[in-house]
Amino acid sequence: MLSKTPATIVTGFLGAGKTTLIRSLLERAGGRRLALIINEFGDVGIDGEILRACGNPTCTEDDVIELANGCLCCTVADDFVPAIEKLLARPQPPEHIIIETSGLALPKPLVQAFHWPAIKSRVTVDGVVAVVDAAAAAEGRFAPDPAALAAQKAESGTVDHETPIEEVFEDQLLCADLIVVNKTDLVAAADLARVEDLIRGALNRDAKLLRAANGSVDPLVLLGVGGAVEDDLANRPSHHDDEEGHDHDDFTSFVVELPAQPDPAALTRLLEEVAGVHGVLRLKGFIDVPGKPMRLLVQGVGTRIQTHYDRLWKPDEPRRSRLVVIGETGLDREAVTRAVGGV
Ligand SMILES: Nc1nc2c(ncn2[C@@H]2O[C@H](COP(=O)(O)OP(=O)(O)OP(=O)(O)O)[C@@H](O)[C@H]2O)c(=O)[nH]1
Repeated sequence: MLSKTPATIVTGFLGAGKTTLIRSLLERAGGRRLALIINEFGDVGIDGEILRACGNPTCTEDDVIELANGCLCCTVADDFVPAIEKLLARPQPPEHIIIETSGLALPKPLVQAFHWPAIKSRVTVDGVVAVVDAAAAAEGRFAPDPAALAAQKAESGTVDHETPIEEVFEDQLLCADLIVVNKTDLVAAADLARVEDLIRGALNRDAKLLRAANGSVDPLVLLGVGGAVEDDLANRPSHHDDEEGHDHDDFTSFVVELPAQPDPAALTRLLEEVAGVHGVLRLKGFIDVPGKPMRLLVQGVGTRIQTHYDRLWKPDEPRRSRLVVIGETGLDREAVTRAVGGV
């Protein structure tokens, strides 16, 4: 019998560092033939662009398949299974497949997809890796502080139900074999320990925790879990186990088209402010800075905005400035568009 091709699912909330981790992995793949399937929330395929721009010889155009704008687990038959089949049919099929889910995806239904007859006999899920933004977790973005919960209970006798963000975060942890506690450079040691306690408190079984900055994790550890996860779903509870499918009503995304930006520092300050005022969860896109031959990559996670020039504009490429904005449902599209100077 032919051995199955291993696949690793990389999950983690919006902006946790999944693409950064995969990029670091590609740089250290040691000649191993990897293929990537990337699924994003939002219309513009930014992650695929970032990975292609890394100029890594182990990562050619053909090695990256983008399944944009959709929930992978809901488009299994139409998108996901054909993507896997396409990879396996290549003259040089990949030795390992990496799947980056969107930051809002529930990983469990995706693992379930590996029971589809077309792929079950040929691919196995080696492991589910959950990336956690340690700084955001330390700020209490994914789980309320236990002390605050106790105070709430003492005062009102009840505790608020979990928010959609908390549910997604927990679902991702509960499905994981390996949890990468990322962005350790942004948190103090005591906060990091607190975040790890919070993660362990959410788990129902042993999962390995690894600390990382910029997603730098030993590829042998990341790709060598050896899990056959598709056969271990019973141990991975989800908030949505009792539901037929799931809805996508909790989060929203839209694209804002901007004029060219002569002053990136001013744009960064503006985006920080707008993200804070409107509760934007994630911002990403490319900006045209007049006079600069390179495009400016803008990355926002909460109110933390980072920019850098990632590659030259191609001669035939329109120099457009576009940002994908993601937030909870109710995020005021018009107000955000106006506030950032969108057209
Ligand atoms: N300081 C710091 N920044 C990081 C680290 N890892 C990632 N980032 C930054 O965090 C931002 C988001 O990183 P991504 O790798 O795009 O996150 P992601 O999980 O792929 O995001 P989505 O796909 O949108 O959910 C980028 O600006 C990264 O440069 C880290 O360890 N430390």
